[in-house]
Amino acid sequence: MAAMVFIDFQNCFILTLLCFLSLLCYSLFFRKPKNSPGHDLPPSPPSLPIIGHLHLLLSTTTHKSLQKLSSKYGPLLLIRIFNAPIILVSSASVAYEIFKSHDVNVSTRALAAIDESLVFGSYGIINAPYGDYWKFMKKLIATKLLRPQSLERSLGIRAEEIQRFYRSLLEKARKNEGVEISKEAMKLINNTLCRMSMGRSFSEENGEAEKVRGLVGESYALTKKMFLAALLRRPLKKLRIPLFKKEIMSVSDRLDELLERIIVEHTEKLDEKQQDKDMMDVLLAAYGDEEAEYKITMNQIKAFFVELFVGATDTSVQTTQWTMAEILDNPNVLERLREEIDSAVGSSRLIQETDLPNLPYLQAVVKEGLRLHPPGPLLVRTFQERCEIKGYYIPEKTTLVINAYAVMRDPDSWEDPDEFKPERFLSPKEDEKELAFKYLPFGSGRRGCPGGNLSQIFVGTAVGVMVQCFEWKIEGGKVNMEESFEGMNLSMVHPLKCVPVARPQAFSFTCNL
Ligand code: HEM
Repeated sequence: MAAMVFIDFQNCFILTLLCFLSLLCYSLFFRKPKNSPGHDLPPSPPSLPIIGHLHLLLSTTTHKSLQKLSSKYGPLLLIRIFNAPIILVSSASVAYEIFKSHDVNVSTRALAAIDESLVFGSYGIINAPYGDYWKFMKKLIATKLLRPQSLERSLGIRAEEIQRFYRSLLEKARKNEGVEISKEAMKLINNTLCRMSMGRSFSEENGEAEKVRGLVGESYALTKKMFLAALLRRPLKKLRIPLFKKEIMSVSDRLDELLERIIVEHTEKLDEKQQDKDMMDVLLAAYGDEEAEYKITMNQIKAFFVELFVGATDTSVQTTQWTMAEILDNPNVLERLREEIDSAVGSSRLIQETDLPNLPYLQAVVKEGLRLHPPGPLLVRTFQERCEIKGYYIPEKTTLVINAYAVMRDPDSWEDPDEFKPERFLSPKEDEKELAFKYLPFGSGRRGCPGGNLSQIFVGTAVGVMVQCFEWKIEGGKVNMEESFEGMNLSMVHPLKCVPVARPQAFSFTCNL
């Protein structure tokens, strides 16, 4: 009898525990956000039971799935991943209202997936809340890397690297060998950015460069997992489950090891360098300075460089690849571009970045490449406080996703939105003010990309050299524009591979170098 009572008690206890756990899981993951009177949430399109709209996020073309959803249900929607709500914006007019009236409120991105990760964790600038650390870093990036005087100082580095890029392509042309445009552009841009920010590039000889490129690739592959882990972090925290922690930390630890070596190298030489300090020198000096305006930590320094390798390089690489793909797919654009370069630069020297202001069509071609193929098609932020947008109530701490891809292909804002027409940026109709909120490849507001000018230089000169010096035989005969958004940036499913054929004047440039 005593045994039966005990069993009943045990069953009862297990049943209660199961009920409690089910309730907890329901409230954490499955319960839909409720409207309260006078607080109408934006409309929510039909979703799948339990997972909500997770299937759209996991698609290889999330930006297009979300674009399709918004063209059917509207430009301001509430979607959800399990129980985590997301406000999805897909038109210029809603984006305009957000950046004009709520910019500070959305000036924080999201929670990091794993705080201690150097890849998009809590130490870096990408996920830094809008506060002192972010302001300190933003000022430093602007003054040491991106303002006109700093760009003037690093002009020599970029000139050397673009010449190296040209020589490498010429070598391939001589051997009649094919090149993968993104790989050549990656070497060019990664070396240039590393030399500009930390005084040296990664060595090709001892495999260091390859290792960095591999780690950067691994980081991209983790992007969607990181987004999901960040989105579900709050509910999962209660269950003490950090999603994908092992995978994320494995990449972070290997990047840490690599940076540790570079930091030791820099620290040893710090006292010798009186002038020409790069960003690494300035950050290390701030680290050692008790009186520094902001007391930076070693992990913040490392995370900054990781985000620079991962975030700033591939965006420019993908833009170079997409822009070249569009040029080769549109022979009339290629012809007009070549005419402009030949007439402004001549046939006796290689194009330089100082030529760019005299090449308006080339600038328009790069802008149009970015409009059709923004490397970061989805801009992610968080509403810190509750607010009202277009008459709808947005609760605090809700994730905001602006589909920049959809905004830049919105037929209400763009004529022939899916066509590659660089001329649209030459028209006086497209004045800067009007463009500000419908042209979003660099995001917008306080947290918009500060690297727009530098990336125009990278892409403009790389594309300029490829058009000025070579004809291109496309492998497979035709460009395949299929898109993939599996990693961090919008890339080509079939990377652009071509054989360069040197134009007659290209050979004479070697004598000038
Ligand atoms: C074609 C090249 C590039 C594209 C398309 C691009 C795009 C973007 C986008 C979409 C964002 C998020 C903006 C937002 O949330 O509103 C961003 C942020 C950022 N980008 Fe870029 N980027 C490029 C190149 C660069 C370069 C070359 C640098 C630096 C040298 C850079 C540094 C940054 C930084 C530091 C942030 C974070 C800003 C913050 O949180 O305040 N980017 N970029």
